[in-house]
Amino acid sequence: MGDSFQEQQPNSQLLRLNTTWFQYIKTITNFHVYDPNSSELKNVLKHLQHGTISEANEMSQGTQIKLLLELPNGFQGLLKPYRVPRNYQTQPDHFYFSDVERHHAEIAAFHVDKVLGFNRVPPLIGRFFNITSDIREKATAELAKTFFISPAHNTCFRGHCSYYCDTSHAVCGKPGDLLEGSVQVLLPRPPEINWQKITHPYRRSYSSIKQVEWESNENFCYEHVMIDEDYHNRLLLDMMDLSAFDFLIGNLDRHHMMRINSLGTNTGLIHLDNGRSFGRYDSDDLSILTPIRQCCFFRYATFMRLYKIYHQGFSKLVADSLDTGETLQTILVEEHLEALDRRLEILFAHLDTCMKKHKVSGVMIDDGIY
Ligand SMILES: Nc1ncnc2c1ncn2[C@@H]1O[C@H](COP(=O)(O)OP(=O)(O)OP(=O)(O)O)[C@@H](O)[C@H]1O
Ligand SMILES: [Mn+2]
Repeated sequence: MGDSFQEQQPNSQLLRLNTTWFQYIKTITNFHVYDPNSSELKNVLKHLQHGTISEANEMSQGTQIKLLLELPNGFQGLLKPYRVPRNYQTQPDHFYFSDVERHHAEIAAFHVDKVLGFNRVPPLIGRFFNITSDIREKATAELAKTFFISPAHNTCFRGHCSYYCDTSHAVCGKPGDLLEGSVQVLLPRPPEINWQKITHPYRRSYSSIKQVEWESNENFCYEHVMIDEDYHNRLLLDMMDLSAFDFLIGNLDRHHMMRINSLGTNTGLIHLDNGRSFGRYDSDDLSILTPIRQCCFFRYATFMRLYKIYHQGFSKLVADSLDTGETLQTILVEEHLEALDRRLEILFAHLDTCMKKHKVSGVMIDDGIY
């Protein structure tokens, strides 16, 4: 058993203690954000999928539009709306930092993370809304002001944010009032609990002209990461897990790493914000594996799980997991599923190169964390 809110109850007066939501929160530990076999997970998913919305507000953090939904029994959900079709690929001339967020990528990333046995993406579902009765009629005054009817007679809203929040990028019912989106359970936030936001050492430049050091210095890990005491605990291996996860889902946008400090010093990363993954299926971005290639460390338990999943058929497990019986159109098109299998092989090849250089015992670390 790891550390959980059950024992700790940080700032417990602030948490909504007598709710179904808090029953779920108590299953979060320093190892995972849900217990995959628990009735509490089923309950969260049910609330996100079917819960009636009592209020819709804009989430103030972040660059693209997200809504904060008030749901029954203490639950809150984070809605990312449909923006592009399932087979849309990132425009070749667009940088990762102006790429659009995809709700289907959030849904797929939750399932990939779960199949991989990380259980570090907060529970998330896809559902249909009625943009008028579920959102407009429940909207706060600020959000309500941004609604309009498009020339095609669809109900739309614009919201306020720094990317894609103008009339030409509005979120519209298609057709009429029908809106699709992903909804993730909102975890407690400050002042209820403390989060730590760590700047990713392998963060990209977020500039069209600048390069960052890790892109040209192959000794970057030794010179900057390994000598940093903050990484002399589970964080280094968590970062390798994250690099593997991000490579498989094709996420170039991991600028920060987040963890819940209230769960103690041995707390794991939470795989938040995967909306820019699954941008391309016809190519694999090897630069996402740079932390693994340069540091040549990997968590043994993760490797063992990946190995097992490889033999069971990775993409098939993901497709089965995604097949939840809800009415949404298939989340990952065949090309994305094929990319998952192809990328898992590439990850193994990288680990193999590391092991040839540093021996198995120099790469695979058993830190007792699964
Ligand atoms: N499920 C969640 N529970 C609690 N807090 C969350 C959750 N999802 C997101 N947040 C908080 O909201 C912030 C913004 O969310 P997210 O990263 O998904 O949006 P974004 O528009 O991609 O933001 P950014 O531009 O910072 O990448 C996160 O950094 C985190 O602090
Ligand atoms: Mn983001």
